[in-house]
Amino acid sequence: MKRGVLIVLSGPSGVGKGTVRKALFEEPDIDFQYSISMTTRQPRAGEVDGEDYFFVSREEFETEIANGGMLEYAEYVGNYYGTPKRFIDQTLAAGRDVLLEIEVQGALQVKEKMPEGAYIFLTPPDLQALKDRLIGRGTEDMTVIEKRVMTAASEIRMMANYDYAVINDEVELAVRRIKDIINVERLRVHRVLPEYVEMIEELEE
Ligand SMILES: Nc1nc2c(ncn2[C@@H]2O[C@H](COP(=O)(O)OP(=O)(O)O)[C@@H](O)[C@H]2O)c(=O)[nH]1
Ligand SMILES: Nc1ncnc2c1ncn2[C@@H]1O[C@H](COP(=O)(O)OP(=O)(O)O)[C@@H](O)[C@H]1O
Repeated sequence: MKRGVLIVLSGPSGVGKGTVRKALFEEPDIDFQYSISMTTRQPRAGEVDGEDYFFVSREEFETEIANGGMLEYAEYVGNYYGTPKRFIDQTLAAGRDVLLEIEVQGALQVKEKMPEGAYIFLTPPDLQALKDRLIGRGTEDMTVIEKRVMTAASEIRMMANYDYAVINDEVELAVRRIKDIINVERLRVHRVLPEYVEMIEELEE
């Protein structure tokens, strides 16, 4: 049975991960799943529980961690963010590809456990553009924005641990680059060969 491809989209807060991921899933030919994260942060205006995030309390999140229910998690600017494990395991085992949109600490935890995934780092054209976007989004006050820009600078150094770097200059261009990466990743020999080995073994039985 073909195993799905784990696709991790990461990068500094404010670079446009959410925007690019939403645009990606609006494409007509998308045939992979999105991993909904769990967080303790409060929902923003327009965010829907069970769609944008599973919004939970710190106690609930820590219980999930204690029960081994998280594939990865991180504390980011005072809140927990994490990937529920069960959905990922079930989706990949069913041969479906799944995309995670997570920050860099979590992405590196996943890479430790699942190095066969495709790790994509979304990067801004430059740091000023990142700051402008965070200000433009208007979801944080300047103190938090300054914190996030400082975090972003150190996060950009982590690009070295990823397989691909996609510049988010224009959302449409970033979407096209990510789709190209996913199509190429599906052709990697280590993903295709096992199916043929299975066929040959069945023939030899
Ligand atoms: N490690 C980890 N990070 C996550 C997860 N979900 C979201 N994040 C990241 O947490 C950071 C903050 O997310 P959010 O509060 O939605 O702010 P925004 O990404 O700046 O809009 C972003 O970098 C997200 O990519 C997750 O499941 N695990
Ligand atoms: N290519 C882009 N050019 C200009 N602004 C962008 C671009 N991509 C995203 N943005 C804006 O930048 C802000 C941060 O985007 P968002 O998707 O919330 O980032 P992230 O999820 O990485 O924190 C939003 O206001 C969004 O509209």
